[in-house]
Amino acid sequence: MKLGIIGSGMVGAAAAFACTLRGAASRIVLVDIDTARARAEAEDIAHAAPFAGATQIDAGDYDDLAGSGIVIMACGVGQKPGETRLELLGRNAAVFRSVVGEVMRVCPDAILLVASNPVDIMGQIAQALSGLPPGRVIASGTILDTARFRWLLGRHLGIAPRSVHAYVLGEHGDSEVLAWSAARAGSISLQGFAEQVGAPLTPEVRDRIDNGVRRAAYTIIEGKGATWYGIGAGLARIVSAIAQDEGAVLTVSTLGDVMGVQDVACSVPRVVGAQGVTEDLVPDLSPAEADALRASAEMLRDTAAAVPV
Ligand SMILES: NC(=O)C1=CN([C@@H]2O[C@H](COP(=O)(O)OP(=O)(O)OC[C@H]3O[C@@H](n4cnc5c(N)ncnc54)[C@H](O)[C@@H]3O)[C@@H](O)[C@H]2O)C=CC1
Ligand SMILES: CC(=O)C(=O)O
Repeated sequence: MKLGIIGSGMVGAAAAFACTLRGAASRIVLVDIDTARARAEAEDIAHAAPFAGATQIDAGDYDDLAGSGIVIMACGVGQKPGETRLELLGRNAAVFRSVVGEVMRVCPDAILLVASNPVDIMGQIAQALSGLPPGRVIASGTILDTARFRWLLGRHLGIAPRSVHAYVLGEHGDSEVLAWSAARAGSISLQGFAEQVGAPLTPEVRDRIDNGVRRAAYTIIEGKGATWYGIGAGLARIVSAIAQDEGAVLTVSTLGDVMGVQDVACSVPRVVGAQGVTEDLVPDLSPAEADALRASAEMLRDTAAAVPV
């Protein structure tokens, strides 16, 4: 499958690198307004390809995207230290207004995979600009937050993050909701397993993990200016799910109804395959988690409604 990536900064390049190592795409084309950057990233990543597989990677312009099955949108600006994702909205919406039409002109049948922040609303804007069905415009949503949650839980419990079944829901941002009540270690309740291994989930432990997930981007941006490895791997995971028609359950964001809030883009676990998103699987939540998810969805709906497309 051919993959286009718009924006070959840290996130676009990390996604290309992760897809190359994973063998998620046979061909990758990097497009950036900074053509020298796109060329340099493509060449650097191409030098990794012989160690991994047969991915062909090039820089190009919009016409070179023809035939792409998926186009990742990683263009625009990122947060400065202390800045929220929502503060990027005006600047990145302007970038999408100049880019999405160009992508659709060349590959009208591609699935759009949005990474630029604030990612939920940017996904909604991409859907409106492209006119694609909602399930074919997928924002990475809380796929990264879910990975952070599983990693921290796995460390606390002494088990592999992949054996922790836990989800972060709602906004990829400050209002996100850690679904503690639906979390499982293997097939048993998280709380039960935590007690079994003598690592109880006390209020202090929960607060530490909540903070570690919710504040991760702020902490990393403070230290190195941006985050890219986690989201690069997450985007490659979504590309694989689509390219191989996996029907994988991933927390991604797409336009739909969540907790009675209509036409909102935010994350719940969803089935992802060759047609994009086909089903939602909203877990059973405690009343407090359900209220927090509804509030997150309402905030995103209201913020998105104020942005002209
Ligand atoms: N969804 C997620 O979980 C995450 C999202 N992000 C977001 O991803 C976005 C990209 O972040 P970085 O790669 O770190 O930023 P970056 O500044 O390194 O790269 C952005 C690239 O977009 C390009 N660009 C800007 N306007 C363009 C246009 N009109 N056409 C084509 N290319 C254009 C720039 O030249 C630059 O190379 C940001 O909005 C950031 O907040 C970052 C980390 C995680
Ligand atoms: C920057 C960002 O959105 C993240 O690392 O979560």
